[in-house]
Amino acid sequence: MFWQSSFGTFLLVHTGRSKVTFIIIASTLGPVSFCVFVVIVAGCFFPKRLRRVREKYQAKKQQKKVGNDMKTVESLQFDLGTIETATNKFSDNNKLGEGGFGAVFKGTLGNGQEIAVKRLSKSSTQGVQEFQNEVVLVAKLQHRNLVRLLGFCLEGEETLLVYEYVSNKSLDHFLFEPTKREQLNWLRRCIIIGGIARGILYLHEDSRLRVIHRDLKASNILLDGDMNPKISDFGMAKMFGLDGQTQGNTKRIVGTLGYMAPEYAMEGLYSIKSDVFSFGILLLEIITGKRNFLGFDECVPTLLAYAWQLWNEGKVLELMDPLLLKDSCSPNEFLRYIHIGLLCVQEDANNRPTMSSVVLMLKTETISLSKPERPAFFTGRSENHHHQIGAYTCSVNGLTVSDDMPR
Ligand SMILES: Nc1ncnc2c1ncn2[C@@H]1O[C@H](COP(=O)(O)OP(=O)(O)OP(=O)(O)O)[C@@H](O)[C@H]1O
Repeated sequence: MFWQSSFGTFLLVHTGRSKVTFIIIASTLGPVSFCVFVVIVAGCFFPKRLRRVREKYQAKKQQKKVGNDMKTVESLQFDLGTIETATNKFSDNNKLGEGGFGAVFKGTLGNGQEIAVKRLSKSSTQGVQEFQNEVVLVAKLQHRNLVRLLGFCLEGEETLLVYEYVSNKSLDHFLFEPTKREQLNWLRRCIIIGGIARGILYLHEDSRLRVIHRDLKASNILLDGDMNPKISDFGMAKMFGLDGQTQGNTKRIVGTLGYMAPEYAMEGLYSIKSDVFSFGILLLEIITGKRNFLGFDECVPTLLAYAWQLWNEGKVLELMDPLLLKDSCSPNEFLRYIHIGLLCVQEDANNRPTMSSVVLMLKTETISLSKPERPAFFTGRSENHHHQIGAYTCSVNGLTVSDDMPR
């Protein structure tokens, strides 16, 4: 206890041996310098006691943190009745679509709020694990370019995730349908690309956790009422916040052919640079309006291979989406975007830029870009659209692939 008087600062220390035994230390120092002095002296004379006090303080802090996290999970819990009412008992009319983990339903809560409920399929043996990843991760992640997780429900047979409803469907609905693609002028496409890049940057570097998405693709980019992009589907993302690990090797490949970095598809190696690869493919698809995998011939089996060929021939402008020709897209801007895309898909992951560099490159036209090295090609296309990649069999119709998950 401190007592400051006109004679200086006094510290009364209870020694702990008796209720009435105090040491009185007086000082003419100011209170702050005096505290520093006392801590140093205490550290020299009572090191064990000081360590115990520090340990107690740290344990209390940790307990509080765990408590808060539990509270977050509890407060995210929805009861099944509420969800059933909101979705008309998961009626077909409310069904928005079906992904690898199960169907997604539109719902409206009692207060009028619109939601999207992902109903994890009952046959999905891995569902609970993915579910837990998603709840813990997404609940903590909040960014304007990420689909927000509002809650979850675990009741009986049901495992449900409740998301904010994003009204304009996914990017692939617009991008790969010529009539709808018309709505995406050059400026809108730049806004979408920039938003996706910032969303990934947040996952990689700016959030409390460090998250690698691992399944970035056009169908996992949802568009809100103003056509702003929101990245969805973090079920496959790993949480790295606790152990600081930022890359790994997994036997469990979760990703989509055409978007997967080769080191991930072939060896199960993933890192933030595998997300950068997928972003590069997405960027190329957005500005050309073409899918990476489908619609190319045997000589140039992918959009990526085609882009690289045209880049080297100095004819890459041929790749511009014809719908952009009558738009305000300048050839130089288009070339710059292709250039950034090619930097992201380089074969050697170390050569690929980080997402913070990508964001900078996208918004600063004056930054000079390095020469892209050869991209990673994946060309094992066959008639039935099935590929053998290392130990994993994958399908190539835009579906997600995995060696042990129902997809
Ligand atoms: N938050 C949401 N708001 C509105 N629609 C959504 C939302 N989440 C998903 N959807 C819709 O539900 C459909 C299925 O989504 P889901 O994420 O389960 O699968 P996917 O992304 O198409 O495939 P995959 O599971 O292979 O990634 C999507 O086409 C999307 O249009």
